[in-house]
Amino acid sequence: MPSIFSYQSAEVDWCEGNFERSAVIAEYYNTISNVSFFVLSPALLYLNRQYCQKKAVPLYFVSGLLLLIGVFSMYFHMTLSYVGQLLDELSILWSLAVAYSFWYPQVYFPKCIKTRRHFYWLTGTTTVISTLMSFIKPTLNAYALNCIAFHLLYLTWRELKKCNDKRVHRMAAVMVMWWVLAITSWISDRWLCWLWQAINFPYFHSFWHVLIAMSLLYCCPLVMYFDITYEMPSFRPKLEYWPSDSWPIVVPYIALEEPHKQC
Ligand SMILES: CCCCCCCC/C=C\CCCCCCCC(=O)N[C@@H](CO)[C@H](O)/C=C/CCCCCCCCCCCCC
Ligand SMILES: [Ca+2]
Ligand SMILES: [Zn+2]
Repeated sequence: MPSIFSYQSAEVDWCEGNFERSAVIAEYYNTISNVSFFVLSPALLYLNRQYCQKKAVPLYFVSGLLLLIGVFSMYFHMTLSYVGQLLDELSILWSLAVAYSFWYPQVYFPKCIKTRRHFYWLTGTTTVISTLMSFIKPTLNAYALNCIAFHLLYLTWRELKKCNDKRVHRMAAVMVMWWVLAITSWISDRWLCWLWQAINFPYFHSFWHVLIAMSLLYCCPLVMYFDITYEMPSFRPKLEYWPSDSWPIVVPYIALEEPHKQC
């Protein structure tokens, strides 16, 4: 019986051919494309340093967990092992749980939850139960995790209805565009592999890694923007672009201004 650590013991095998470019790395491009998470994490910390000075713990935690996702995803695609697959999926689950615990707006808490401390317990318990259930059929975990993006889309839509800052609407639109490209790549790699193999281009999962990191580069500042409007009423969040507004390729970040005006 193969060990849960052994090469190719995972339930899934992505479209890219195995051991084609290296004798030790099963899926070469799927492994190296995780470098996007090693860029994403310090970029979020550096660009949003004003927010980080006021609320260090959430951003340090989420950035650290995004790095961990990159490490585990690299290990998974390098080995295609069962342990690699579970580490990859569980690190995503726990990162989402931590991000929700810190940033989920209090106005959307279920009626029975009165404080953020109670909400920590709710997310904690749900995540522990989901962790245990994730061992039943690991292949389904990725589909379940992808569904969480629909909840994030719903929340974004609810928040945008209350916000008339055009720059915030534009940032949300760009985030959705990256996510649509990302999820299309993920689904194509899973469902249309025969087609990509026929044309000798089985690299859509590595595009997914880069594209989902791009959408998170927009998603995190958006979430911080709403967090400031709700939880730091003495500040006004201002959406800026690095290196400057006029450049063709820009990265959004949040700056803080006083005093606060209603969004
Ligand atoms: C109030 C809530 C704030 C939420 C903030 C968001 C914090 C994000 C935390 C983690 C998401 C990281 C996802 C990266 C996955 C990379 C690893 C990977 O590719 N794994 C695959 C196998 O190698 C696996 O099949 C993928 C599983 C699906 C993961 C789905 C994650 C949903 C992420 C939602 C992000 C949405 C951004 C835009 C929303 C419209
Ligand atoms: Ca493969
Ligand atoms: Zn992957």
